[in-house]
Amino acid sequence: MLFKEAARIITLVEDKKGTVKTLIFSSTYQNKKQLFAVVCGVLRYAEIISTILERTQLLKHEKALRQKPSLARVLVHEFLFGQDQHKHTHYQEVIMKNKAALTSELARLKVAAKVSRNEDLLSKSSAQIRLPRYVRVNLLKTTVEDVLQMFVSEKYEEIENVNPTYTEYIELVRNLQPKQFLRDCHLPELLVFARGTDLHEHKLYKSGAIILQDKQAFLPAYILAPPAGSHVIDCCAAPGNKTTHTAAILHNTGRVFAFDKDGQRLASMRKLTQCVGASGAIQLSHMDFLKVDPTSPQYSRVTHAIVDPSCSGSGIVSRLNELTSVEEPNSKQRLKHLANFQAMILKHALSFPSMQRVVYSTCSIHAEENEGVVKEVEEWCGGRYVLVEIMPTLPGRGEGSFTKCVRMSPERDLTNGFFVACFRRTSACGSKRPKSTHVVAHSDNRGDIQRDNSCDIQGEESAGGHRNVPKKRRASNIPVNPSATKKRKMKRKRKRNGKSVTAEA
Ligand SMILES: C[S@@+](CC[C@H](N)C(=O)[O-])C[C@H]1O[C@@H](n2cnc3c(N)ncnc32)[C@H](O)[C@@H]1O
Repeated sequence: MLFKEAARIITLVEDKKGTVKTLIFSSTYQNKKQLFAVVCGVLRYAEIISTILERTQLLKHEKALRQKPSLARVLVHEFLFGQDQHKHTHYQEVIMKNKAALTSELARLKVAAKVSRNEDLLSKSSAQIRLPRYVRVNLLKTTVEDVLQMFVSEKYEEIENVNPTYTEYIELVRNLQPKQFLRDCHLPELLVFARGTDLHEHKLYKSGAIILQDKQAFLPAYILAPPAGSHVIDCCAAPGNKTTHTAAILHNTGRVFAFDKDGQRLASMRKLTQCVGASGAIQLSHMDFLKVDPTSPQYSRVTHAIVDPSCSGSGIVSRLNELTSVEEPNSKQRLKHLANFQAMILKHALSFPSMQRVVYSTCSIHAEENEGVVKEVEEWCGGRYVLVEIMPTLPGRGEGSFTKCVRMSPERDLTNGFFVACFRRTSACGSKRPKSTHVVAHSDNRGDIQRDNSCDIQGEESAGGHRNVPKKRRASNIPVNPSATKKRKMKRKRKRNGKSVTAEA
């Protein structure tokens, strides 16, 4: 049943009928983790398995597999690279009959590639799937010290990491052995374990005390650094990694308004926020962020925003990404479409009357979705927001003149490919200051973040409307929020007619 189900899912994925995750999620096969491991394994080794099938002519010789190429690939993968679980299936005979041919073709491939391990046969990009295991300590539930103590009591060894340079730090991470870990050089609550460390069954993970996510996912909230008590929006929030991290930085003070237009993703986000103890400060809304009215009174204190919109995902280190995407490949047309959408979301976030600081991120490597969007939005801002130089000690900078932004890469930073930019409001904006004093969320003795929240204007106050909207936006034909514009027009018309209007979200 496992192999047949894995084969069915692989066929559907390759026919672009769904992604690995959604298909496994909707499968009736109970052990999803086991199914996921088999499907991903086959997709990872897809090219090598195809070569071996071609050379051994297995599909031609074996009648039982002739009409079942996906099943054949699953079986070959299981025999050569997996757990060899055929022993318990009726396919064992077919595999055993071809055992010699299969193993000798694999050996030939390794000799030709001058490698001794199966893994080294994988192309550079697919081998890089194996990033270190990043573990964020959830400060809403526990402390870093308690988590360290627990791991040490389980015979994990902490590697000393005292003020290393970035290159030294990366080397330490690269050389981590099983059961070793170190503290991340940026985020104080982030621990880094050797690649392949699986903590999904660990009680700290199950209780929500630790969160397993790649490092780049934690950068936006870390860079945003909202002071305690802030009101923050997360424009495209599900499945909620950045929202819950923001709530942890705020220590559940203030408010995080989280929007997502995908109901299913929002439902799993709801579970996550409860599991990690962050639901108190988070208000989830199932809606298109572009339809949120920035002038609604409930958002009048929103000073910070995370903008992490849908993107091409081209930075995610996995061949699975190409194989599992139901979208068309990253054509110029698609990138243009994505960039337009991303710019609209970012502009909309910048339109909130009291906004001070906005972090924009993508897991894309394409300049169109990164520097291209930032350039367009910076011009649109007309000086009312400027880019903040973030994490200056990181070597990966934005392309061209966008060196204030950060680019993370698997080779250099041992993370997925990622882009982050941070905008702050300038004195030209005439807005409110955040009410609470700025509390630095993380101490960073390397001076790695310029927490430049200094919007020095105190004077001009505006609760919204055009006074607060960048000039260029007025001239722009981009429909930043068509429904809000319509409402404002109606409001003005009704005022003229002497009727009162209540603002709504
Ligand atoms: C890259 S994911 C966000 C990941 C999330 N920030 C996290 O860290 O867990 C992009 C999300 O944007 C949502 N989305 C796309 N268009 C949207 C829109 N117009 N309004 C709100 N959410 C949107 C998608 O449903 C998807 O969940």
